[in-house]
Order: sequence, then C-alpha cells, then structure tokens
Amino acid sequence: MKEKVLVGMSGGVDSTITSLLLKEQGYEVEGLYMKLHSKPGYHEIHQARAQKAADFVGIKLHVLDLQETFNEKVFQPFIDTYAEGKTPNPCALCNRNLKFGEMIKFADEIGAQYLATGHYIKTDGEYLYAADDDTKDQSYFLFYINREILPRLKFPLGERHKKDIKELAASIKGLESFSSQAESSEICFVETTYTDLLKDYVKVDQVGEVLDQEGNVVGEHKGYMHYTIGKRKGFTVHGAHDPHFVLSINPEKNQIVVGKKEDLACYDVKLNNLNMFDDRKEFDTTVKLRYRTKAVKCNVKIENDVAYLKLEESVFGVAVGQAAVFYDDDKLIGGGWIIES
Ligand SMILES: Nc1ncnc2c1ncn2[C@@H]1O[C@H](COP(=O)(O)OP(=O)(O)OP(=O)(O)O)[C@@H](O)[C@H]1O
Repeated sequence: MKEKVLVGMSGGVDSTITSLLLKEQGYEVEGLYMKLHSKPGYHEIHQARAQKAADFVGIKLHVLDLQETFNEKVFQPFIDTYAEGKTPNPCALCNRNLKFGEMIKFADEIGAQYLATGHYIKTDGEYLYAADDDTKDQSYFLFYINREILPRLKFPLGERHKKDIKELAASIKGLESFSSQAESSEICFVETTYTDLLKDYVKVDQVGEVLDQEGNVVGEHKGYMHYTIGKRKGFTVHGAHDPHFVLSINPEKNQIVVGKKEDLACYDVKLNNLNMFDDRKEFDTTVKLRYRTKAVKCNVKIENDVAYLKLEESVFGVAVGQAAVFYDDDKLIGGGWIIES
C-alpha cells in the first residue's frame, strides 16, 4: 500500500510543486488548506488557488478553519508582545502550533504517516538543516517545532532553489499562473506595517519621552511600540549630531532609552522556553539572534530551561522577544526566546 502524505497547501507555488513532486514520487497525497488569520478577503482568493492546485495535481483538498486557534496562539501573543515593549516572532509560534501542531493532528486523523510543506528547510528525521538556497532558508522560523514529529516531516524543496521552482511551474501547462504570483510577505497577516495593524487593538501613537542612559529627558518619540532595540529613526534627540539608537524600551512609562552604536554592543544573552534537538547542556556553537543575520560564535550553558550565551563577538541590537537559534554549520540544534541581553 502507498504511504500517505498530507501537504499543507497555501495556494502558492511552493506548496503546489511540493504536492506534485510527492505525487510523482509515488506517495498517496492529500492537501490541507488552513484558514489561519482573519485578513478580510484573503481566504476566498487563497483557498481557491489551493483548490486549483489540488485539482491540477489530482488530489483531495481538505479545509480547516483554525482562525480561533491562530488568534489565541499567534495573533494575540503578537499584540501582547509589542504592548510589553518587546519584538515578537509570530511565524515561529505559528509553525509550532498551527503548521506543525494542528496540521500533524489532522494528518493523524486521516491516517497520513507524513506531513509535508513547501518550506525551504531540510531534515534527516533527527535534526533540521538550513536550506540549500540561503536566500530562501526558513529554518530560523522552524526552530520551535516539536522534536518528536521530525521523523514524520518531508520538505521536498530543501535541496532546491526558489528560482528553479518558479521556472518549473512556468514550464508546466496549467501551473504557469502559480509561477508569477507575488511572493508572500514576511508576516502573512500584516497588510502594510505592523504599527498600522496594532492601532486597531492598542494605543500605539502616544508621544513619550526619549531618555539618555543617565535618565535625562533628551527628546520625544511617537509611542514605544514603534520601536525595536537598535532602531535609529523616528524619534528626536535635541542637539544630537551623531546617530542615536534605541537601547531599551520601558512600556510602563512609555519611554525609550537611546545611546550610541557602541552602547548597543552585546556579549551576553539569556533565553528561556528552549526547544532543543539534542541534549547537551554546555557547548560551543553559533547563534542567529535575528532572521537574515550571520550566525555568531558563542558558548551556551543550559540550566533549568534557561540558556546563558556568551558571544565571541559583539552583536548590535539584540531584541527581547525574538528567537535565538543555534546552528552547528547548517545543522539547527535548537534555540529559545531572548529574555535579556
Ligand atoms: N494557509 C495554509 N494552509 C496550509 N498550509 C500552509 C498555509 N500557509 C502556508 N502553508 C504551508 O507552509 C509553507 C510555507 O509557508 P509560507 O507562508 O512561508 O509560504 P511560501 O514560502 O510563500 O510558500 P507557498 O508558495 O506555498 O505559499 C507553504 O509552502 C505551505 O506548505
């Protein structure tokens, strides 16, 4: 009997080609479109595209409405994190709870041994690895998925390049339109800017004080949620000639503290809520403290679900709330959430 794979189908080119490749490899493939966020008009278009893709590949498409779960596990934490003066990472939460949480539950329900997505990432069933196409690598956002499910995951695009996937779709009669669709934005539920979105839920635009490191008021800002650590624009510093950067954010007082670039330099970082793919408690590795930054060498000590990092070189602008992800070369060995830097 053929082995069954459930493919997460978003209506985009990547998941369409993923389902096609798996079908060609001889699997019994079924697709799932999940209604995640509640952006008006979004699902009508994307569900129809996913259906078109499923019809082309010749597979069944299931649809699940997970808007409530998404709101509770991803969207509300996104709002709350900004309100706490921190910088959220909704994609990592969505991957753990929805794409590799609810979706694996659904795979169980339909008797599918495997779950596949069009993410650019690789796995050997034990670890995750950065994708071969480093312009598209999404491994950073998958660091928080449950370790137990790794043997059940398939990522057919991990060894391919996005441009080849688009070319392949363009060359297949019936799939040409998928190759020319706009790339999805970094946070799928943000239409314009995150502050525009936040405005519907919390008071974003409240003018506040800019302080120097001694606590003197030196200028004005637009409201603390407009800023992340390391930002250098959008606030005034009276009489300043050099650029100033946000060093810390105080949500209770609606204040931001600013300083020079060198004041941002950080060598020590503390993480909690770890998700590790191996059991070492003290090791040398490299860490990415943001998406699209180079991984820096560090030493890690783990005690009671808290990781203490000593960086070998300074990093500028480490934001509380963001994910810190460990890599031994391209092997992802785990990570956690930044609570102090
Ligand atoms: N609404 C959804 N329902 C089911 N699966 C989804 C959904 N959104 C994303 N996925 C799965 O997660 C993968 C990565 O999602 P991402 O949002 O990063 O899309 P992408 O890189 O633009 O891929 P695609 O071209 O398939 O949209 C998709 O390829 C798909 O397998």
